[in-house]
Amino acid sequence: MIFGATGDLAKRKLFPSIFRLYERGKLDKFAVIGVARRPLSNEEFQQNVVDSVKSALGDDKNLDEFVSHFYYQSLDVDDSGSYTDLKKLADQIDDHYDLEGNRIFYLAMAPQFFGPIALHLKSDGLTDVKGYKRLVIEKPFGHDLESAKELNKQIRTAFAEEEIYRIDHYLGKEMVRNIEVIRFANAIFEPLWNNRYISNIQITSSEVLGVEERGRYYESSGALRDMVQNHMLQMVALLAMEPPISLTTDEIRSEKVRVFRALRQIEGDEVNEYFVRGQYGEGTIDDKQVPKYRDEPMVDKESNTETFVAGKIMIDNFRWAGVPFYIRTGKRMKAKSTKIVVQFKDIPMNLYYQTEKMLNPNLLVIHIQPEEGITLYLNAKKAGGKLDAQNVKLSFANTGVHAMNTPEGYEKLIYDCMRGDATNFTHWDEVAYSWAFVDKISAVWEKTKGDFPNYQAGSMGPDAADKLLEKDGFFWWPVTDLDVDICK
Ligand SMILES: NC(=O)C1=CN([C@@H]2O[C@H](COP(=O)(O)OP(=O)(O)OC[C@H]3O[C@@H](n4cnc5c(N)ncnc54)[C@H](OP(=O)(O)O)[C@@H]3O)[C@@H](O)[C@H]2O)C=CC1
Ligand SMILES: O=C1O[C@H](COP(=O)(O)O)[C@@H](O)[C@H](O)[C@H]1O
Repeated sequence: MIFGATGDLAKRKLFPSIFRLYERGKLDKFAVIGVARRPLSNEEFQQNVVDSVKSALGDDKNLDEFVSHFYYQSLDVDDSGSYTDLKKLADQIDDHYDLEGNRIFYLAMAPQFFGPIALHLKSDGLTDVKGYKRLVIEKPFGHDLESAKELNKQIRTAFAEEEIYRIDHYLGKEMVRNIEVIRFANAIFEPLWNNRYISNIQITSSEVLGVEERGRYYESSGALRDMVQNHMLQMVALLAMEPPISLTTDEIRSEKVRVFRALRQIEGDEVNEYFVRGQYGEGTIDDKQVPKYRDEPMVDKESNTETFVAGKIMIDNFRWAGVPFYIRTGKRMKAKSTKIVVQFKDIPMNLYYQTEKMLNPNLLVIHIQPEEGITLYLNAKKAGGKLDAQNVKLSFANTGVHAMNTPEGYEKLIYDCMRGDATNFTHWDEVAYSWAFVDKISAVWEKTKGDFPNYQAGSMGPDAADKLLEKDGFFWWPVTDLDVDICK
């Protein structure tokens, strides 16, 4: 059951992902009940699904058989009567498709509805099934630690922790899942993956888009809650965690939680030393003039909401003591790109050409999107001539090899949920620790007015983000063209 089936997420991501699973033969016996407030017939709903699949996948196939599995039930979240109708429909469909009582409730709705829906599902008998019941929850999971605890309490009255699948769609991305494999399946990386050999790690997730139609939500969220609390910290955890004893959900989660426990807590005056916030002004992107954030729909003209965050995260444990993890994310930036750059320490001296200068450091770059792959930057001898060292790249492009098969993050996550694999969903402990970390930063930022706007749309963020690294002797590796020769 998809609650919020007439919404943007269902249309853009969920229906196309379900179709891809169907096409790949991953759905055998299945039915989908779309739930939302507006009245729709099954036929109208099925047409919406067809339109969404066609527009997302450009597929011209006949989708009649696929959409015949889709049903619609109009429901108002607070109206108990409509849950009774929903239960009746679900029970009939269960018999018709022989679904063995297995149910997934996907809440693609505004977060204030999560708690009430979960309570109704229990009190109105929808969770009384003879198979499994699972609850998939979209972000944001709360607004801060307190509200997240309250929400957790509500959903836990109807579902056990192992039945709750908190989506972080970055954990569905192919190359985010690959972090673990790159680290733990290669003898050349794991021995170097620590503070003796790594000087710093940079994670950038930049977007070209502004807030679009989501001004109301974004005003109460900002980049810190929208991206840092979840996606950015999850990537930090995957990069920093110890090798798990085995690849079970519990083992991986417990290693990630140990990273969250070791995060250096930044509070009070330290916040502006470790973190930088920004808000975009007007600018030009792709030759088009775009408005400043404060002129976006449903945004306060004096808004104090950050659309950009850069930060230095320290993990105070034996492996990572002294190694900064720099993160940055923002809207209306120069390029859409998510990249991780692992910068190794310089070798003790340069024996080759211009020996007074340092050689380029070795870098391992994990390209998460739009391109997918890894690049290792090494120094090697220039062909011919003297022993001059030059930068060489060893690249693997995932898209080149698997372009036709790389599934969307949502597709993988829905499939994981069907199989009962919660590894790539966030456990409550991870959510709680990351809110605790982020709350201390927002507490300071909410009290003081930012000097906004402080970066131009189409740039890479405010100057202060560059200074954050400069004061440690580093710089941000560019996201679009990494071939910077620092010897020059
Ligand atoms: N859109 C995106 O790209 C992303 C969204 N998310 C999260 O997914 C969730 C959904 O987002 P999105 O699809 O964009 O939201 P939309 O506003 O587009 O859709 C909201 C859905 O909720 C339904 N709804 C609203 N009020 C009620 C009510 N009282 N009773 C029953 N149904 C109701 C609407 O149905 P109707 O209009 O018929 O009432 C609609 O189907 C949010 O938690 C969001 O943060 C997360 C990541 C990305
Ligand atoms: O969760 C969110 O993520 C998107 C960015 O996701 P991506 O897969 O396109 O990198 C962001 O635009 C949105 O504000 C946020 O809610």
